[in-house]
Parts: sequence; structure tokens; C-alpha cells
Amino acid sequence: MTAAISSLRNRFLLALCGVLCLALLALVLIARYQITPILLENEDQYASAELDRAERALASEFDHMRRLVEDWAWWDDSYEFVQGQRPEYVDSNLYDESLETLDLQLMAFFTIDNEPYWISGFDDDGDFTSCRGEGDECNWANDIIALIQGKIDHSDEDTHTWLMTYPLLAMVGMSPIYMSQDEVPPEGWLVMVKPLSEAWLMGLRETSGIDLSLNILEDDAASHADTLERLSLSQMKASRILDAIPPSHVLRLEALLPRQRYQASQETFRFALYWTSGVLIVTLIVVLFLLERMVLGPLRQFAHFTQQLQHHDDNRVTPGGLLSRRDEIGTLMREFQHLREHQQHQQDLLLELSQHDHLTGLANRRLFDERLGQALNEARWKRASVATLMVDVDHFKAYNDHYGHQAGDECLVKLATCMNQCFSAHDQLVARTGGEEFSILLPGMSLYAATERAERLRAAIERLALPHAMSPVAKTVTVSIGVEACSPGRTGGSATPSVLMRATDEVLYAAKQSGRNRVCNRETDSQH
Ligand SMILES: Nc1nc2c(ncn2[C@@H]2O[C@H](COP(=O)(O)OP(=O)(O)OP(=O)(O)O)[C@@H](O)[C@H]2O)c(=O)[nH]1
Repeated sequence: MTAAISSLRNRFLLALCGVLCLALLALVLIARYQITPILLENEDQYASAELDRAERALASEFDHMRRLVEDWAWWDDSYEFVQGQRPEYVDSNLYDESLETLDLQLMAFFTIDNEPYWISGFDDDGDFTSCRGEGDECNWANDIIALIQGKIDHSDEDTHTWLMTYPLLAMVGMSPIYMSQDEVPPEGWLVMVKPLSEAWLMGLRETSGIDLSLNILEDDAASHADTLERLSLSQMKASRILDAIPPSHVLRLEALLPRQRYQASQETFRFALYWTSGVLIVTLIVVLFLLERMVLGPLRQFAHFTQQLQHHDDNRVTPGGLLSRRDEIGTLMREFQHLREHQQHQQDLLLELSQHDHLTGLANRRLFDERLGQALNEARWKRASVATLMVDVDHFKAYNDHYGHQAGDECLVKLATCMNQCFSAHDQLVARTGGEEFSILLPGMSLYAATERAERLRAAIERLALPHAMSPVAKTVTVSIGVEACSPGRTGGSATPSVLMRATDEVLYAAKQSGRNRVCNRETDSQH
């Protein structure tokens, strides 16, 4: 789990997914708190405009009613009728078909004193009645008449229209009755009551193009503000209270409206959201792909390379593709390469220092022992012999004491050079294994051959003729050499470095004991 999270790729993936989620969340929040309120406000305005339109359609019905009632009220026959002069007016005008044609429920004439003069209309059972004043036959209309009388009481001498909710839902038109030509005071009032039937409402719906309905609420405390109820995602209901009598019954105009704009806007927003999400996801994939190609892949290759180095595969070549890059990874790789080369150089130097003598540059004891061990192993396997020489400078203490330590050093260097020249084959090794003591490894060489080569070395040193005034052996610097060799036949292939060197040291000791400036091996040693 930790490894999964610590992976750079997974962390990038997580970070980019986080960014994607934040972006989507931001979009949703913008939609919720910025766009949706605007859409809802637009919807409120649209609903209000539609209610205005419905009211205008209703107003044209009022106009129609006004013209109708004024037509009849300003007719001379009507004027004379309310004066009581035209008894035939009833039969010729106020009959059932006449009212049906005009689509009226009731037509009532009032005297100027606000008393009912004549009432014609259909009762609750649809039976037609026409009677004078408030005759018993017209009792069914008493409530309507009382309401109209109340209106007449409070009105000026002008045409009025209004809506009535009780005892029936109707549109009422009321006009003073005038003579058409003469300027005379009104003689009474003509009132027409048109029921707002379902058929009328259908007509209103057709002319307005709005799904309208009129509902009566027995709640005079209802709010007069427009209300909007969102019924579903596709439909809403806008309501407005209309002025109507009596006040105890409230008339509410309701319009069922489609929510096309809201739906279209939502659809558009959803479309934008999907596209944005899509673009973000594609961006994320592209970013991840580029990241993988440009950064993570090379980094993984680099990490793999360093792991191989760690597992001691030091010879591995730094991937050329990474080295040749011109970006930061290329710089990193080149710096790493420089560091590696520097480290390699330091390592070589350390190895050199740890395996060589700083004065003479010859191998030291550590390298000599290592190479001797290898040579013995190889000889065992090849069934070959290995010879070793130990070279000691005679009376070197006296040399030092006489010529000084510095001159002693120089003498040692010259001797080392001479030994190197004498044993320069690639498998031969000259080492400084003590202060003024040297050891020489001669793989594949017999005791005899090694003794002969040792002798040549001794002579070569003698020929150097390095002055040694204090030496009791000679006037020049001389050396004593012990020679030993192990051969498969003699040692059975079981010789070890320490055994061989101890044996060599013993014959060197013998050479010293027998007078110095000589070469000794076990055979010459046994002769002494
Ligand atoms: N100048 C110099 N002298 C060294 C160095 N290493 C060892 N010596 C000297 O070599 C001398 C060795 O002395 P000894 O061990 O007594 O041997 P020796 O005088 O050569 O006598 P024999 O070996 O018995 O012939 C000492 O005086 C050391 O100080 C070195 O690196 N430089």
C-alpha cells in the first residue's frame, strides 16, 4: 500500500484525479449556485409573463362583455322597457334562445333606485324563467341579485365588468341604461351574467395558447402574490389571484406551463459538463502519457540502472538514450556519469594505494599475498610449479646510518627498478614486503630456474655498484636472496602461501648466515 502511494506515477495519478474531481465539483457548484438560480429566475419571469398574457386574453373577454352589455343598455327599447313603456320587449328579446345565443346565464334590469325591474335567466336546473322584479319565480337568482345590487350601490354611472365566484363562476357586465341619441340621465341598470363554463375556458385556452384553469378557493386570506409551483422537471403551475366578488371566495387563475427553457438550459449545461469532463479526462490521460514518456519512464530506467550498479554489475554502460537527452534528466544522467567516473577513479586510486608501496611503486605485501594465493591455486589446477624469492639488502642499517635515510630511500628505489627490470614478464610480480626486504613471485618457474634468475638479479644489483662504504661484505650495495619453489610433485599441490613464504624466509636467513651477497635455496641450504 505504502509502495503504491510512494510511486511517483500513482501520486501523479492521484493528484490529477484530485484536480479532475475538484474541477467537476467546481462545475457542479457553479451550476448549483450560479446557473440554476438564474434559470429559476428566468422561469419565474416567464411564468409571470404567461400569466400576464392569460390576463390579457381574459381582458379581451371583458371587452367583449362590455360591448355586449353596452349594446343592449344603450338601446332605446331597453330604456323605454325599464320606463315600463314596452311590454312586448320581454317576449321579443328576453326569451331562452336569446340568452342562449348570447351565452348568458342571467340578464337583469334594475331601476335607477337599484331595485330589480326584470330578471330573465336559467336557474340551477337549467330551466328558463323570466319575471318582474323579485317575483317568487326568480327566487333562485336572489343571491346573484343581492351581489349585483351591492356593486351598483358602489359604482359610478359607467360600464363595469367583473368576475363572480359565488353562487356561480361567471363574468358579469353592468351598464347604465341610456337613450342612444338624447342626453338624458340613465333610467336604470342592465346586468348580464355570463357563466364561465368549461367550453368557455376551452375557448380561452385556444385563443391564449395557455393551459389555463380558474379555481375558487374559500380562503380570503390567500396571498395575492404570484406563485409558481414546479410540478416536475417538465411542468410547472403558475397561479395568480384575480379580483372577483364576493371577497369570501378567492378566484385563482392557474396556468400549467412547460419547463422547456429550464430543460433546454439544463440539457445545455449537462452537455457542457460532459464535454468539460471528457476534455479533462482526455487531458489527464495525455498528461499521464507524456509524464510517463518524458519523466517517469526515463526515471525508472535510471533507477533500474542504479540498482544493477548496486548489485556489483559495475561494468554496465550508462544508457546512451538517457545521456543524450537535452533536458533535466539528461543533465542528471551526465552529472551522474561524471560522478561515477570520478568515483571509479578514486576507487582505482584507493586500490592502487592499498596494493602498492608508495616509495618504490612496487606491489605491497597485501597484493603479493593475494597474487601468490591465486598463483598457487592456478598451479594446483595446472599442475605447475610456483617459485618465490625473498631479497634482503645487506647491512642496510649501516647504509642508512652512513648516508642518511633519504639516500637509503633512493637506494631502495634504484634496487626496486632493477628488480622490476629483471622480472618484467606479465605474470611475475616484484613486491616490497618489508623495510628493505623484497619478495618476487615467479609462477610456472622451477626452483632451479628461479635460482638461476635470482643469481642474475644479485649480479645485476652488484653491477649497479651503489656505494656502500660501511658494508663489511663489499664496497657496494649487495643483496641476499632466498629461493623456494613448490611443484606438484614435491608438495602434492598442497602448498599454502604462508608455508611457501616461511620456507623462502628460511633460505634467505641461510643466505644471510652464510655470508650475505648470495643466493640460497633449499638445496644449497642443505649443503651448508
Ligand atoms: N631509508 C630507509 N630505511 C629503511 C626503510 N625501511 C627500513 N629501513 C631501514 O632498514 C634497516 C634494516 O636494518 P636491519 O633489520 O637491522 O637489517 P640490516 O641492517 O640490513 O642487516 P642485515 O639485514 O642483517 O644485513 C633499518 O635501519 C631501517 O631503518 C625505508 O623505507 N627507508
